[in-house]
Amino acid sequence: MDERRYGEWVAVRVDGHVAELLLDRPEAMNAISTELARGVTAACGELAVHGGVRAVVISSTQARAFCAGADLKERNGLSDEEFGRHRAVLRAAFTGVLDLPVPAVAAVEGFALGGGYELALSCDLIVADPTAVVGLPEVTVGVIPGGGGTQLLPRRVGAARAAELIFTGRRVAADEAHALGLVDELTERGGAREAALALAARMAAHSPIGLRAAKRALRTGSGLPLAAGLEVEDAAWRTVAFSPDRKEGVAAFNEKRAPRWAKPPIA
Ligand SMILES: CCCCCCCCCCCCC[C@H](O)CC(=O)SCCNC(=O)CCNC(=O)[C@H](O)C(C)(C)COP(=O)(O)OP(=O)(O)OC[C@H]1O[C@@H](n2cnc3c(N)ncnc32)[C@H](O)[C@@H]1OP(=O)(O)O
Repeated sequence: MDERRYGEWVAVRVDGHVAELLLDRPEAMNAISTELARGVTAACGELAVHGGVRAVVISSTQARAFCAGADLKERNGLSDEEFGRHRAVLRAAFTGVLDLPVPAVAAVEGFALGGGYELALSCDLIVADPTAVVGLPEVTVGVIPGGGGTQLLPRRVGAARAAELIFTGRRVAADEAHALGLVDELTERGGAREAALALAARMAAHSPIGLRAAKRALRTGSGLPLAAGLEVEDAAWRTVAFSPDRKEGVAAFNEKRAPRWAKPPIA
């Protein structure tokens, strides 16, 4: 396993075909400062073109919080002009997570609030333990969910539930979060990171070209009218159907062995 740091607050560990992006600013509950955002952007940029990585887990190095959202201390002293520049830096980070070309899983223990929950929403799946507390409290601090929450949350749980959570800014404990679909899996206490890594490893055992194409189809087709969505699927299907992976997958099945996938072409 190799580990690399991206600035002071972000690290990436790659173990086989699974990469773990660790938020490592425990003293501020991984609050998203300009510096932490720059680290996330740089890490996601490298993971996006790392041909050996087939799934990513985003986790925290401490159990009290996955991420407590935007850094309210740093923001407190920013001019409007500085705040605009700050947002551009954070936008690159959130977009970097959202646009990871492989399956991404958030491992949430403790607080995931505001931009912290929006980072988790930018992943494909969210695995939480019973200490998880999620929510979008932005209206309580004079802003709105600006990390994609007003768009990602309704797509996950529906417009009415998203409205209730955004307008009330309330925190949701793990059991209710799981029942509402705010998180996808609930583990035993302290088990979210291990479960997320195990889930990522299961996915990463499969066709790297197929995983990337399936994510493109899921993301690009989301919200489209069915006919247009099916065209998106067809285009994604073609990138796999005539690839080495399909040939290897069929051969492995017939030879009753595990597939030996090649590195995918990096777009
Ligand atoms: C997907 C593509 C989208 C494309 C567009 C993307 C654009 C991206 C730009 C937007 C980025 C997201 C913006 C987001 O929507 C806005 C926000 O996130 S606003 C902030 C929301 N978060 C909160 O309101 C939570 C604030 N924190 C708390 O309520 C509490 O700290 C807590 C988490 C409930 C924990 O409480 P306690 O257990 O009592 O612990 P403490 O409060 O003592 O905290 C410990 C320590 O951490 C510091 N800290 C905690 N949270 C923050 C924070 N958000 N910012 C800065 N520092 C924080 C706290 O001050 C303590 O430090 P100490 O004072 O002891 O030094």
